[in-house]
Parts: sequence; C-alpha cells; structure tokens
Amino acid sequence: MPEPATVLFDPDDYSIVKHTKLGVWDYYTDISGSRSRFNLPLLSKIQLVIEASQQSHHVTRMLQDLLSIPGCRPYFALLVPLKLAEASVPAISLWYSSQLLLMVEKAMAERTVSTEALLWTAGGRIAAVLAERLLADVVEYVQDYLQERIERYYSVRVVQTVAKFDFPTFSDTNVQRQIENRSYISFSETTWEVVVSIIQTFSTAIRVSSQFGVVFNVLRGHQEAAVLGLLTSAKFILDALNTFKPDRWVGVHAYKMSDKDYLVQEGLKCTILSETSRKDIVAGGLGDYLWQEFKRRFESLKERVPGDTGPYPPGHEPKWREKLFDYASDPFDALAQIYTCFRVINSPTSVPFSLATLQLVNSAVSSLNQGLYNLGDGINSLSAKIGQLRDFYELFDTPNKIEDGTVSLMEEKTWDLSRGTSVEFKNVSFSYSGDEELALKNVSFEIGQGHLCVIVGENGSGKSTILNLITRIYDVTEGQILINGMDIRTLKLDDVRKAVAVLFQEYAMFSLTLGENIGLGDPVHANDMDMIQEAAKLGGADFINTLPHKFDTYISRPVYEHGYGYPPSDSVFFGKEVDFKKLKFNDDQRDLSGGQKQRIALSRTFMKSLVSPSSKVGLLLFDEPSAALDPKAEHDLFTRLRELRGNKTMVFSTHRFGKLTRHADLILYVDKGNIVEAGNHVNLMERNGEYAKFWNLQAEDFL
Ligand SMILES: Nc1ncnc2c1ncn2[C@@H]1O[C@H](COP(=O)(O)OP(=O)(O)OP(=O)(O)O)[C@@H](O)[C@H]1O
Repeated sequence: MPEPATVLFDPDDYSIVKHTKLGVWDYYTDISGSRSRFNLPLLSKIQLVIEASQQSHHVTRMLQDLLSIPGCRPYFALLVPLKLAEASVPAISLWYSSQLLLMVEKAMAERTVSTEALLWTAGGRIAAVLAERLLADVVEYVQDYLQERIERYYSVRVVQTVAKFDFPTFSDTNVQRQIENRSYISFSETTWEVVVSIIQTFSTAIRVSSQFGVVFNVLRGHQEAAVLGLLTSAKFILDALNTFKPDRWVGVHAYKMSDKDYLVQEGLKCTILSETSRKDIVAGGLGDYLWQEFKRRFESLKERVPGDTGPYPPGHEPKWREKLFDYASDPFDALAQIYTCFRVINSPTSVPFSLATLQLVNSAVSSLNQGLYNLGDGINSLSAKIGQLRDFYELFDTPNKIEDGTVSLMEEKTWDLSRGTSVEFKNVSFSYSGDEELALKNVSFEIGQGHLCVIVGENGSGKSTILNLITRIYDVTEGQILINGMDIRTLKLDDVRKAVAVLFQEYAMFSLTLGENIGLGDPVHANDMDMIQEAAKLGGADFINTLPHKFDTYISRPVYEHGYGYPPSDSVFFGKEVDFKKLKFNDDQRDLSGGQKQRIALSRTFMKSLVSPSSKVGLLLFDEPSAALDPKAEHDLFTRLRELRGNKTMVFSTHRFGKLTRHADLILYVDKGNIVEAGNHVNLMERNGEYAKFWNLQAEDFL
C-alpha cells in the first residue's frame, strides 16, 4: 500500500490550504492534492471506492471480529445468499412484468393469447412479488438478530478499551474527541452501520447489474425503444453529471473557532444547563443576566451561525446555479412522452412501438436509473462509514502512554511490608505535556521506610505533582523515582497500584451507591459489607447508617426514574390527575456535604490500605485529606492514622501546618517547583526560614 502523503495544514501557505470564512467558523481545506483528484463525474466515485479499499484492512479486521461473536457465523452465512436473492428478485419481477406487457401487446396485435403462457407468466409475477416480501422479512429477522449481538459485543469492547486507559492517554485531545464523537453515534451502532452499508452497496451493485440485463433485453433489437430508453434517462444523466462530482465532505479539512460571541454564547449555554453551576447561579443571582446575555449574543450571531448543527462545508457552486440547473433539467422528464407523441402524430401507421412498449421502457429504465442513483449514494455512505470504522479501530489500538514495567515489586526481596516503603526522588524534573514551564525542577529527596513526610508550600508550588509522579499518573520528564531502591518505571504497574494507596485532592465520587464507592477501595472485597462498614468507621463516615437508604444511597444516580411527563406529582395529563408520589422516584439519591464526601473518599482509601486482609499497601499518599473536615474530624483522623498505620510510609500534602508537621519525620517545603527546605519541625524552626515564617503566620492567626 502506498504511504499516505502528509498534509501540513499551514494556513499561510495558500498553495496547499484554502481558507474560507463559514459563518462563525474558519474553514481550511487541503488543496494540495486537488490537481491529482478526478473531478470527472462518476470517476469521483471510483476514487472513493479506491480510497475505501485502501482501508480494507479495517474492514477485514471488523469481519474477523464479527465472525468471532458466538452464534453469529450461521446467521452471516444465511445473510449473504439472502441478500443476493433479495437483490435479484426485483429484476425477476421486472422481467415477468415486461413479459406480461409484451403479451398484452401481442394480444392486441394478433387478437389471440396462449392461456398457458399467460398463467405461467402471471404466476411467476405474483411469486416474484411474494418472494420479495418474504425475503425482506427473513432478511429483517436475520439482521435484527445480528445487530443485537454485534451491538452488545462492541458495547463491552468499547467500555473495556476506555476503562484501561491511563490518565495522559485518556486526557489526550484526540482520544477525548473520539469518545465525544461516539457519544452521539454510539460505537456499536457504527460497526453495524458499516456491515449494513457494505451489504447494501454490494446488493445494490448486483441489483443494478441484473436490472441492466433486463433493460438490455427489452431494448435489444428495438432501435426506437433504445432511443426511448435514452430519452427516459435524459434527466437522470443530467442529474448524475451535476451530482456525481467530488463529494464536498470528502477530503482533508479543518474548522477553527475564534468568534468571541459564539464562544460566549456556547459557554453561557453550558453554564446554564450544568448542574454543577446551579448553586452559584442561584446564590449569585445570575439567572437573569445569563439568559439575557445569551439572548444578546444569540441575536447578534444570527447572521453568522450556519444553523444549529455546526459547520457545513461550502458548496462547490452558488445556490442560484443549482436552482437554475433544476429548472433547466426538470422538463427532460417529459422528453420520452413528447417524442412518442410526435412520432405517433407524424406517422400514425409506421410507429414501431406501442403504448405498452413505452410503459415497459419507462419502468425498466427508471428502475435502472434509481438503482444507479442508490449505488452512488451507497458508495458515498460506505466511504464515510469506513472512515468511522478506521477511527473506531484506532481507538482500540491506542497504546497507553505510561509504559508498564516488568519487575514484580511483590516478589522482590526488598519488599517487606512490615518495614514500609521508601521513596527517593533523584534529580526529578517534570513538565505537564506541552508545557514549556517545569512544574518540578531538579528535585531530590528521600523518604525512609515507615516515615511520615509532609509536603508544604503555596498554591501551585508542585505538591500534588510530586504525588502524581509517585503514583505514575505521569512519568518524570528527567531524573528517577525509586521505590524501595528500584526505578518505578521498571516495576509492574499493577504492583505499584497495589503498593500505593492515594487520596487525591480532587477525589471522585462515582455514580454508584455509597457502599460501592467505599468497596471499590479493594475490588476483591468490593461487596463485603462488614469490611465496608469497618472502612466507613475509620474514614469517619459512619453517618451513612443514619441515612434512610444507608449504604445504598446514591450521591448522583446514574439513571433517573420518571413518569409520563416530568412533574413528579399532582399534575394533570390527558384529563387525569396524576400523582407519582407512591413510586418514590429517585428516592435513594441524596446530596452530601463537602466534608461528608471527603469522609467517603477517605473510607475508600482505608478500605484499600487498612481494612482489606489482602492489602499490600506500604505507602499512603494524602493530598489535602482534611481540607473539608471540621477541626474535630481532622484531629480524629490524624489520631486514627497514627494509631493504625503501623510501619506504613505516609506522605501528606497540605497547607495546614500544626499537629501533622510536628509529628513528621520529614517536612519538604516546596516553592515554584523547587524543594527549598527539608528537615523535621525542630530543624526547620531553628533554621528560621520559609517554613518557620509560615508556621508563625498560622500560629498568629490563632492567637
Ligand atoms: N494537569 C496539569 N496540566 C498542566 N499544568 C498543570 C496541571 N496540574 C498542575 N499544573 C501546573 O503545575 C504547577 C504545580 O501544580 P500542583 O498542582 O502540583 O500544585 P500544588 O502545590 O499541589 O497546588 P495546590 O496547593 O493549589 O493544590 C502549577 O503551576 C500548575 O498550574
């Protein structure tokens, strides 16, 4: 296969990129290859077929996948002959119809007809009609069966693929775009559509060639009928010349958005519709302002937005020209009839064809034309679908950016849980991808086994980044991180995940019940209610037992229940008073306070590290674990942690000095990505540097 040429989208290079203003969008289209593209009618379709066939390895792969779905093979084996038969029946039907018309013609001329032949032909015609319906029903049954299985297969596969992405891969804009695109054309539907599109295009091709045979048969030997056929096709040929030009969607293009009004309008729309903004909108009294501002932008944009559906590539010619073409080409439909009229009026005795022939030619040629039109359409849709298929498989093949290591931490001699885990940063520098600026600059420190380390520093100084690197959410840009003396990148990721428990600053509340949220700390015991209760106790989340639905409560329900229409009760629908109260819609959902949510997240961390009997956790990381806790809860938490941690190593990132830093074996003071001070509380206070300054500042606040 030839290597595809690279297209560099340089908006300033007018020889390769054409820029058009499309409403609020800037539309860039690649014109570098346009000279080599076929611009002739029909040939553009061939170009599409060639391009689609270059992607055939994706189709082959898809077919292999489909055939591996249990129970699908026999149905596919059935579908192919059924589709072939379905495609040929219209031609057979057309043939019988033509035979009947010829019989009428003969009967009118000779005043005699063979009853037997008539019965056979009529029977054949009826059988063909019934066969057409029967085949359509059987095909529908087989297709429904296959569609259901294929959609189920791909639904699981997509979730499996996305579930395994690491953080940088998942956040990659390309992957995000694919996931977003697929939310409205579900992944699984795409594959089924490709299957349907391939089958449809092939069966249309067969249908067209068999119809072509029938038409050829009808026209053969009738010179005038051939002329009639040509005249019947005149409008179709003109339309084909007009529409069979390169598809405006085909080719490399890009859209860029820099219209401030449109950006504000869309931003306001998201804000107004989002649940997370609601409290701020209400409390800030922003409702009126937001909608009026939205309306103002919406109205000012009226002229510039090309519809609500987003950008649409510009047509190849102005609208008036297309309209003019329609007016000029429509009368061609009447050409065959007018020609016949003239022929009959001019020489009534020598007309070589009857009205029956006129009708026959008309229906045979029209159905051929329709077939050809469908074929062109099918090729268009097939090439688009194969493009989607390529995207689809590219997503499946996207490798994780964080590479797995090979050394098993659990089997190493250095791994001794009873002594905790050591962590060492050796000249570590790190920048978030694409960022020139370093979030950590040549950082070195060592946390001993079983030690308590507290990282302090201002907002944005790099505290969370250190924790992100220890958990391999990201990899270092330069330098090395050692866990128990081994480079973290050489260790199996699964083992690192087992050895380290982390509570992020922005922890997640999953759309699952509170019990499930906590249980996921240890997937092996995710449904063990005794352990979940125990973890909740340690995390200070025993308030759950006072909730009406206890551990079955949802913070955000993944599926909302609703009755006919939205109002939940006391509404009138179709003249009936409707009261849904007894159904208790979404009764198990309830929002929690910030501190309560933090306790749930803490409980999840404890489920993994302290409660699970199979816990291999030697290192606990907490990013601001008490930010939302009241002072008593904070005090209780740290006391519990000190009592329970045994020899596990603990690292905290925090702004709050106090009890925690007093007990720390190591305090790291981070400033703008550098470790500017390191030592214990006494050392750092004696040093009277940054740490001491902040300690005194906080102490002053309490005096
Ligand atoms: N995902 C990210 N992409 C790009 N830059 C980031 C990202 N996360 C953090 N940064 C940048 O890295 C630097 C360090 O951020 P970090 O989150 O480590 O600070 P922090 O000390 O934990 O701050 P805070 O106390 O506010 O939590 C900051 O300049 C921040 O803007």
